[in-house]
Amino acid sequence: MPVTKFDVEEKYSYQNGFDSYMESEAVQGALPIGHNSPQKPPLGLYAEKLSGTAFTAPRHENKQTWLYRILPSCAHPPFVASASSPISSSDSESKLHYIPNQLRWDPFDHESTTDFVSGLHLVAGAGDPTLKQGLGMYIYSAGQSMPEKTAYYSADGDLLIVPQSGVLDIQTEFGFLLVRPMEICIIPRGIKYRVVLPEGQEARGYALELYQNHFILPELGPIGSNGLANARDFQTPVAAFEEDFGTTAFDGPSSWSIKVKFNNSLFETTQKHSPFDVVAWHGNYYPYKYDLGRFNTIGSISFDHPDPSIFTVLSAPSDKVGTAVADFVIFPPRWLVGEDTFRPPWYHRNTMSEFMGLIQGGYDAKKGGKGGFVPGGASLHNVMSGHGPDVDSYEGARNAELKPMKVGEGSCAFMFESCLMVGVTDWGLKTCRKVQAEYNEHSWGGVKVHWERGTGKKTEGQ
Ligand SMILES: O=C(O)Cc1cc(O)ccc1O
Ligand SMILES: [Fe+2]
Repeated sequence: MPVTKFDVEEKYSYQNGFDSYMESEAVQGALPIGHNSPQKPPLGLYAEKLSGTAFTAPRHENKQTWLYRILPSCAHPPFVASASSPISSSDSESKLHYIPNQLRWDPFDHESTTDFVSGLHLVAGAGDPTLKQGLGMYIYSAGQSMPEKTAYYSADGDLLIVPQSGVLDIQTEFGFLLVRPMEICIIPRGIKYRVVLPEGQEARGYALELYQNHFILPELGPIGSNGLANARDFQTPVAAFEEDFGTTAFDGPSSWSIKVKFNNSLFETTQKHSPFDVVAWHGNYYPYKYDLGRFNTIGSISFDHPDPSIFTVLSAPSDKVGTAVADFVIFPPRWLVGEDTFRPPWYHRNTMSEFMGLIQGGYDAKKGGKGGFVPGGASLHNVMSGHGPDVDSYEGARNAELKPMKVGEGSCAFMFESCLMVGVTDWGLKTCRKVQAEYNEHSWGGVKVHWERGTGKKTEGQ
């Protein structure tokens, strides 16, 4: 059978809402009415359940989707260990080193020969996918589309993708997602996808894999019923399918290579039918995207710099209320009006760990330029590792005239904040060759003493 070609308008249609119960059918009548698994599902489809939580998870946390597809997912030969990828290649590359040092990376290299999967590099992580606890933090750098007739899924967790450069055209079992820099997307555990780079542009960005729970919108507390990321701005694909199969599951005309990441090792199999054969689906477990430009930023209109939790887009809770395994936090353009206030982030040591990246522009607490914090680079301030503005940012803000001021125009930094101590991989520490050896000295070596010794005299430089 020929592979279906997609109409562009239909291909990038979306349904709106966060954690809503949705349904979509690419062919009218493909969704059974009033049943999930009728004796013979409509149009000769197979019904397949995909669960994202235990069957017995409480109703408000329960996540599952019913897929109506041409052939069931189980119809493939056994997986074998895959030889060829940074995430699988060696225990040493993904071994985690727990160190208290502040780390900053120059922009990671664009790679021309990799695709989204072979260009995924684990930089830091915590916990263990086999226990469904913890997370992994990645840089991806892809110069190629994933080859035709290939698909990938991760059994380890939900992947939050933060593109920094290059558009990702993602074909999923649920339909298509076009994700540009300044947008993010989430591909939940188990869902198969293929990443195409339109017009062969290179793509680079950041990703966070969540081994436990799922992302939710943060509580709004006294903010009220709207604000930060609003539920209606999250977008989910509509069903889109290909017809590529034989008369039985194992005798199709083409060979599809399916890769899976399972406990951070890659396995692969070859099947004779397209995995993108879902004609209809209904449920609340699906991939989605969000445009960061729609974030409703809130801040202080009196004094003092608030905690960055006010910039939380999505949060993955731990079992302890208010404590996240991962918060995804952004620093969008905003007005600063605080009176008698040191406006950039204060100096601090946190019980949470903070991995930061920069999608575009600059960041108000760190200078850019060579050796600074620049788009495509990153930093890590681990549990209780002191950090804060570099000397120039501090002196600038200390002496600034406190007029209302817009900061971050054209910029967007972000943070993966976690309650877990994260380890850094050999790839992150050595192989990537981007660690800035002079980070501490350049940032804080020149921090001045302003102490006045109670003499009433001002110190030099004031
Ligand atoms: O370290 C950082 O730059 C991130 C950060 C920003 C902020 O406004 C307050 C605290 C914080 O950790
Ligand atoms: Fe911080």
